[in-house]
Amino acid sequence: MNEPILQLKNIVVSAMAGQQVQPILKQLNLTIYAGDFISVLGTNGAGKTTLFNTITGDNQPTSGQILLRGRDIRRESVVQRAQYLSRVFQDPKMGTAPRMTVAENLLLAQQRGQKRGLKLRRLRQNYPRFRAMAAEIGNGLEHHLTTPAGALSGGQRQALSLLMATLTTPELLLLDEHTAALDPRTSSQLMAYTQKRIAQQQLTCLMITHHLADALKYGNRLLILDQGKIVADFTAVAKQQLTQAALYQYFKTTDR
Ligand SMILES: Nc1ncnc2c1ncn2[C@@H]1O[C@H](COP(=O)(O)OP(=O)(O)OP(=O)(O)O)[C@@H](O)[C@H]1O
Repeated sequence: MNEPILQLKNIVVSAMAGQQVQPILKQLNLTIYAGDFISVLGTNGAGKTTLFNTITGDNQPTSGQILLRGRDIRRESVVQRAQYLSRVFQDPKMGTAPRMTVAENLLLAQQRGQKRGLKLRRLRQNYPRFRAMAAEIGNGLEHHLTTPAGALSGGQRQALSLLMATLTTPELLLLDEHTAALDPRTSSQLMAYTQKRIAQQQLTCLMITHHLADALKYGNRLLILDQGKIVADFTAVAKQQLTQAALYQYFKTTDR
């Protein structure tokens, strides 16, 4: 069997709701294996973002264990975990420095964990490589290496965020509805590139999405989160039998 990359064991996360402590993740257990590409579906408020925040260290569990390749990382800070975890957010404004050019953003991402500094010579040396990588996306990003990231289209900016998140191979890539703000065509294009990049870099990935079709089409596993618990974990084989109508039932039955 594949090596477990991340294990969440009996994770409980709580938050204050008025005067009361409310559990958000309830004794959640999840093992993610090397090479898994897992879609995460769930109703609004099911706990998907809280799950990601718990992995990145933005949320502290009240109990449970978080093991990365068997090492307990619960005491590691958000900054420490950012050395080996990458996250792409829904909002194209997050994840890239708007005043820096595309090439400068890429160079910074490439130097993750190393001494920083944007030397012009190093930037120029990397242009051909950055241009070739950007050209693989298929949305014209390769023509904008000297454009400030803030001036890119939403689709180009999300693609840049994804490229930056995967330049140095992370232990785990967290995609947090990374196509949700894009039009249908741009969203499909980015999903196709996402799959290609994951295969190319042999990444392990957890992807939150509300697109049932994407959850069915991409990845080897599909999780459904409901009220702080994983209520379904479909393997690649089980996924092949699934339909959008069958998945939709999970949303119907959990309407509150
Ligand atoms: N810091 C907090 N304080 C209080 N309640 C919180 C906090 N963070 C999350 N919650 C609550 O926990 C529940 C789960 O929130 P979460 O954002 O994880 O859901 P989600 O599945 O990501 O939803 P969506 O699909 O809408 O993004 C919600 O009821 C939310 O209001």
